[in-house]
Amino acid sequence: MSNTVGAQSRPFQVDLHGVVDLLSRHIYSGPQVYLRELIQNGRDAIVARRGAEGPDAAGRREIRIFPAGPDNPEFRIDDDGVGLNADEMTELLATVGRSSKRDLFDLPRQDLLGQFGIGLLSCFMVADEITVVSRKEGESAVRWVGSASGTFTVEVLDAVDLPVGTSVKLRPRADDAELCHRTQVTELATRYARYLPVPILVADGTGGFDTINRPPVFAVAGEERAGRRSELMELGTALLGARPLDAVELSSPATGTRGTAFILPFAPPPSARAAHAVHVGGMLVEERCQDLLPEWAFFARAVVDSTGLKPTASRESLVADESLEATREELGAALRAWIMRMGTGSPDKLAAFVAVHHLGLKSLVAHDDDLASFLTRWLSVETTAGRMTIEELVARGKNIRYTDSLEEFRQIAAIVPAESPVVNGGYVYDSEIIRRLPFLFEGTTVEKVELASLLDSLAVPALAERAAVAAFEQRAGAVLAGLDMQVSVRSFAPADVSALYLADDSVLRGMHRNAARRVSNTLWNSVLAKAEKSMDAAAELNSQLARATLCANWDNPLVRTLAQSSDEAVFNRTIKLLYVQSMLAAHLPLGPAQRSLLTESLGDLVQLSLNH
Ligand SMILES: Nc1ncnc2c1ncn2[C@@H]1O[C@H](COP(=O)(O)OP(=O)(O)OP(=O)(O)O)[C@@H](O)[C@H]1O
Repeated sequence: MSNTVGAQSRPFQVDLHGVVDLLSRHIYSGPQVYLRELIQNGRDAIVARRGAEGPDAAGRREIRIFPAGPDNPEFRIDDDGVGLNADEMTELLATVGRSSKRDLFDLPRQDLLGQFGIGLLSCFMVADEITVVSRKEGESAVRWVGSASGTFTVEVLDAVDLPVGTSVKLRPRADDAELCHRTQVTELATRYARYLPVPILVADGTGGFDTINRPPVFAVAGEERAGRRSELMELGTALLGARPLDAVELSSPATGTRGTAFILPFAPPPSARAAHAVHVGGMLVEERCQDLLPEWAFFARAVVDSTGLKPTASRESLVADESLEATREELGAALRAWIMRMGTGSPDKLAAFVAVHHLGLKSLVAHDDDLASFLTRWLSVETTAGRMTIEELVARGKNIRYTDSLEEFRQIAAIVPAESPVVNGGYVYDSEIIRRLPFLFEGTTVEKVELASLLDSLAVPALAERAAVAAFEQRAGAVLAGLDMQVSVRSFAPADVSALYLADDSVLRGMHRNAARRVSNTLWNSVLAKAEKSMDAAAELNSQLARATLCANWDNPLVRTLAQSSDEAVFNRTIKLLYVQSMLAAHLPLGPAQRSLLTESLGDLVQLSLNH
């Protein structure tokens, strides 16, 4: 569609009511932004004046705010900026979308915050009339009065002697009056503009002023930063509600972004979303920005100030453009470098970091090759030789053995030699991470420990003992037959382990289902029965260990003594006790049958010893 009619081009007609409605409903988050827009205009005008006057100009350039109050219906904001003349007022303040800060002030675009030419209109969200009085160096003062109805007047005030600068006055509507009162004005100015490099004073109502500016300590760099560490940590503590583990310097020279990432001293809940504070030119743009750091940096909250990131027209979020992407990458690189530095220079600090965030870090490493390559070595896993980092584990031996489940790990934990530990892969993400080790550490292989093959690999007692062993297996098997256990005898270290309880996953699932059945209702029981049927069929096919096995240790003195015992009563009770003891060692839950077995066997043994 063409917008030219005949040879003559005609201007668009703008309905101010419609524009203000659009601003308030769809662009700005609420009427409170009027103050941010006014402060920003004052700041741009001061920057422009400083630019024109040069760095040596005398005189303080500041923004003074006079809030409305119960006895004072008028809100006013003054700035010592460059000011406007009558022509500029007519053109700039009355034309929606006309922002000629660059042409007018002759400054590079990134030095100015305003750019869309709509900011002043936000004042119509709190007042029906805006009065701007301004004077430019060497020119007469001018008054512009704009009304929400869409009309405006400009008047030259020849006789009035005003300092250079601009003064904007509003009479807030009753509904929005609070937003222009001192408490809210101070709160909003602090939130939006405390880090602005221009003094902002709020009149306290008694002739004095409160200054709301704070030094942007989070953006301090180099040596000065080290000297202000305690201030920085204080800021982080206020932000997180707890003292950060560390404060990491962030910098992206390409977009003039500087700041700090505070490392969370607690694991954020899985539902929590990143919330980074972004300032542009000292002015708050976003308090809960999610795109500033890479998604993986869930453990950090950043506060930055930038000259090159671009706010959207609402000034409440950032444009998702290439600058933001490049910044995100650079800031991510700073966090990676921090992790590396901690790893080599402050292992204790890194250990504390990994301890707090281990689950989140593991979830990252399990799915992200890039992160895995630099983070994995610092993570720790549980092994049969105690908890250790992946780096320590790989240093111990190139063949990493692991179990897929916690139950399997507990069953074998007692007999694994310390020099070749087995990793417990039963915790979330651990077996995934272990399986990736060959891709991350050259020459590393991984091997899943299968219970059935473990049993096969345990030494069979010497040939000369076979008859005694077979007799033991048969007698003990008969004792435990009713418990669906089979008995095997092997020789293994350490000798003080009398017996191992070995069951594969299908057996364990069966045990858990039985436990569930005892406490559940009939409907659920029939579901379990069906599930059991199909699972058992599969287990039958797959498993070498169809039943759980009590693996007695022929090197254990108690087992040897027992094998020689002809007292069936003692043999019977002791085998039952070994069975319960092996279950306890494997951290398996005892059912009512095992509990009564334990009590009865102990009681009987005591009785037998008394009778002798
Ligand atoms: N305090 C002031 N001193 C000098 N000039 C001003 C002042 N306030 C506004 N202006 C002029 O009026 C123009 C329009 O201001 P307005 O706030 O509507 O938009 P902007 O600041 O340019 O852009 P944005 O919509 O992004 O805030 C500005 O471009 C500026 O030239």
